[in-house]
Amino acid sequence: MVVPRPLLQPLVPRLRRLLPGLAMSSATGSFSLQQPLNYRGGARLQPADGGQVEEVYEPATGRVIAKLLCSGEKEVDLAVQSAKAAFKEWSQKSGMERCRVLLEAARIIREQRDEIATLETINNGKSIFEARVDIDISWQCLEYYAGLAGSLAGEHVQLPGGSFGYTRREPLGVCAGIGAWNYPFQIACWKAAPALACGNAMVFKPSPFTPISVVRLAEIFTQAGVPKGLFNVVQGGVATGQFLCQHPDVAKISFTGSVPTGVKIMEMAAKGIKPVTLELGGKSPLIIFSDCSLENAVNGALMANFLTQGEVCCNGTRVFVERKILDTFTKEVVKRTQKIKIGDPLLEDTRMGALINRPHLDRVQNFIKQAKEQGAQVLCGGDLYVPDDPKLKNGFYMRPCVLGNCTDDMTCVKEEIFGPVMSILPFDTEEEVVERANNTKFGLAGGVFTRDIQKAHRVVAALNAGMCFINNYNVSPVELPFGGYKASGFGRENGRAAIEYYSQLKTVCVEMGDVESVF
Ligand SMILES: NC(=O)C1=CN([C@@H]2O[C@H](COP(=O)(O)OP(=O)(O)OC[C@H]3O[C@@H](n4cnc5c(N)ncnc54)[C@H](O)[C@@H]3O)[C@@H](O)[C@H]2O)C=CC1
Ligand SMILES: C[N+](C)(C)CCCC(=O)O
Repeated sequence: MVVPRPLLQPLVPRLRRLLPGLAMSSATGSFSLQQPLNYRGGARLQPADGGQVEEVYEPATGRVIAKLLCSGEKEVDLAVQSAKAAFKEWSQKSGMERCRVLLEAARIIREQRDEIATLETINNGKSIFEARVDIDISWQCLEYYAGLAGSLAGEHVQLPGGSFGYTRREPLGVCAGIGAWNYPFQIACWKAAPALACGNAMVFKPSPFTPISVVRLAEIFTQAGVPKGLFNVVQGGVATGQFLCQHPDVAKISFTGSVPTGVKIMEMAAKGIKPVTLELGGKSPLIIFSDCSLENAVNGALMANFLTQGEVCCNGTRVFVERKILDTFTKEVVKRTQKIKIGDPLLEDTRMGALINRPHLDRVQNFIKQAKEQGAQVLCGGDLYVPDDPKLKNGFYMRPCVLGNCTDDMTCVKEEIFGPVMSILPFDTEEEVVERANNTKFGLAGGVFTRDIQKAHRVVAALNAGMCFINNYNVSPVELPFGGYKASGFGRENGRAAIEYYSQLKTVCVEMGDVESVF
């Protein structure tokens, strides 16, 4: 497979301008990064302490593209102090002043869309096609909260005798953002945009697997005019994350990641009485009724399972299909899945790139092995994929997999796989499918395909899930709140709802008469 040079070449000089001093081009297999990955006080720098080294990979080739220095307690403290100082200035600005800066950040992201998407693809392994969509959602998120910043307000309440009260919506202070590796730039924007719009500062820790693009976001914020130190990046894994959560000057933690880590975050937050937002895992149901548009339902099932190599928390991986259309639906889904173009994620026509790393690929492979042992039938894919291009030979590829003959008690149906694996489950009645769909510890998302509007609304109303789709799946307008029920977490990102989670309400009670003391 040959990289079409004309397609990629125009990006190279612009990427060099963005990341000066790098020996890089944007072609797969050629990127490397020597620059520091921490960001504090408005500049990239090496951490003041810590220093444990992690290798950062390009999933498409399996190459090491950067070395990550993990931040220690001192560096985390410096980042928090830097944020605290910037908070003093930022929190005093009016909503409209914050709006202008956030709009400028959105504009810069839009301008640099292709470069940022390229960085995301190189570090995450997802196709450039998808990465561009992620970057679009990211700047839209900033625009959306920029728009809200100017209208954040409290209320005025009249009390007896001319007295009155009013409420003020105030920021929390320094917020910690901790991200997963599947949507590195987008996750950072989903947290930073509402946080900054409300007047907070942020210290963000990305996943050590995908540390690169969020530093670009930090640079863009500075360029757009946020006070230096308002948005800082600390790099590292578990220990760095713990220092951040336990820091006494961190007022709130917003976390995206796995359920077990979510539990630990909540424990740490409990000790400091800190509010948390938890965006955790899922095993969401997608219900296909026989009266659906089959073509839309098949498209929906692919959207629900195979974006970002299936590494999506809200994926509808339990696909319940009404028995009447099971065979037709399955045949079509398998046919379409087999046609998904896998390979070099920087090629324009690639639709599935590489999984995040070797251990994760092995984990997904093990789920498929176990599914077979438990009686599921591999209808397509599931095996490793080795691209023809020699430079991609050590990449972490697999073919997207559809499992038939599944039952609700199988591990592949119960546990989050976080890979391109769809399980198909037949059902007969609405009542039965709703009960089975809800029979999970998770509750992130759910979907239904039907032409019967009453049934569609009845079913989503009965689903125990925070984000439900009717006749589509995995679209993410930033205007709509996103978040889970049950073990999938709580708090909301996006939409007006997120404002609640990045601000606090102060009530001011004003006496216009004399004090009538009871003493
Ligand atoms: N609901 C949502 O919006 C999303 C949920 N996820 C979930 O995330 C998981 C995959 O992401 P991973 O990065 O593997 O999750 P993870 O839980 O291992 O790590 C997430 C982040 O937490 C940090 N971390 C790990 N242990 C920590 C600790 N004790 N204290 C503080 N920070 C700590 C990691 O370094 C990373 O930045 C999946 O389960 C997936 O469902 C992923 C994306 C979106
Ligand atoms: C953008 N979307 C809806 C496909 C996924 C967002 C949640 C995640 O970070 O996994």
